[in-house]
Amino acid sequence: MRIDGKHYRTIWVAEDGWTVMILDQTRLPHEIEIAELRSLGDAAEAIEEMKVRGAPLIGATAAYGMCLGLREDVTDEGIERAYARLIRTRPTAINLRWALDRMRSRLLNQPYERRIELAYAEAAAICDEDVAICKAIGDHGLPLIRAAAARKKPGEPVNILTHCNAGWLATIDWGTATAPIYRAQEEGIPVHVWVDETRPRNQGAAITAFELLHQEVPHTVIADNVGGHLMQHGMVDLCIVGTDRTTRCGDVANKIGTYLKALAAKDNGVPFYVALPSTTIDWTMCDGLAEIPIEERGEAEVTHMRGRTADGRIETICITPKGSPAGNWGFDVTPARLVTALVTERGVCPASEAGLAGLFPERAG
Ligand SMILES: CSC[C@H]1O[C@H](OP(=O)(O)O)[C@H](O)[C@@H]1O
Repeated sequence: MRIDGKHYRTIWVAEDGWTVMILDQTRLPHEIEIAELRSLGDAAEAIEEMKVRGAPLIGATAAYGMCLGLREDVTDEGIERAYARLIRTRPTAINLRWALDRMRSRLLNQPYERRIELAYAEAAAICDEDVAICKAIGDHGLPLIRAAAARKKPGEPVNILTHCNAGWLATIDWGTATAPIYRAQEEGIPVHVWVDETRPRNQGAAITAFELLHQEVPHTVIADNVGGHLMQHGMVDLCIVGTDRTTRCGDVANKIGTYLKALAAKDNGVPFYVALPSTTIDWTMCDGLAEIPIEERGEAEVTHMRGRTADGRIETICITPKGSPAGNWGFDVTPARLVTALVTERGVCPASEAGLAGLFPERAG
């Protein structure tokens, strides 16, 4: 997508054919910083520190991390070492394991002298496929927004609530939850997005708002606790969020707070959609609440906030009393019963085992 008129993907290989370039998302929205990843450690730390985040982008970064790891050790042991380092970066997004499994199976049994070239080609393929998948999610989600628009007065925008960032900065391009929004914009359907700030890392306030501003999509940043009130007052026509791992039965792990929005949506009859690529479906799991690992991150993400002062300095400040402990669960699980439908690259389906099996019969059973 575009920043100041220049098209960016979120991750790419430099002209040297080795260095992996990323937009450092910890610097957004006040600084646009491109960071270089030149080692397995750089890639792993970029995921752990959330310089890159979002399930598909985590997977793509891990794929390129495998490339960088091979430059250090092209043997089978090198592949396993890279796999072991990268798989432990973040536990919830299933794309991480999916991408590493794909890279490992592509590379083992290949001659050493071809492995680096093959690895970069496979990582690039993962990225190119993600762009096409997210565009398709947009195409399949578009009719949902168009139907909501048909229920509005002419010219009135469709009010869409989203949580966290499931935009192009969570993927390679287009995004998942934002793809239908960008497609509606392209079709001239008036939209307005309620952007949950999404404490504690503020992916909504810092990243989704940044994206929508640069894509010229009308939006309003709101505190996380506002969404239910808006839904009670008919100010939300639909919710659309992303996911880090959805089970084959339609249970959805997503950024902490998603479950609460789904409850409010259910209570107010607001459609609640989850946009996801099939790479984010964990076909080995059914009961998300019991089985999906929920990442717990450091207290400082809750007790401190980073921002820009009035005179332009970037500062981090403490917002809690010194000595007050903080809990920081990164995700929650929305049961399938609260999800109106899943929007995938193959179409829209109920959040159920039968629904997903209908779209992905090759994965069923
Ligand atoms: C399209 S995946 C987006 C998904 O990832 C985010 O989590 P994080 O920013 O911690 O990587 C959030 O759950 C988004 O919905």
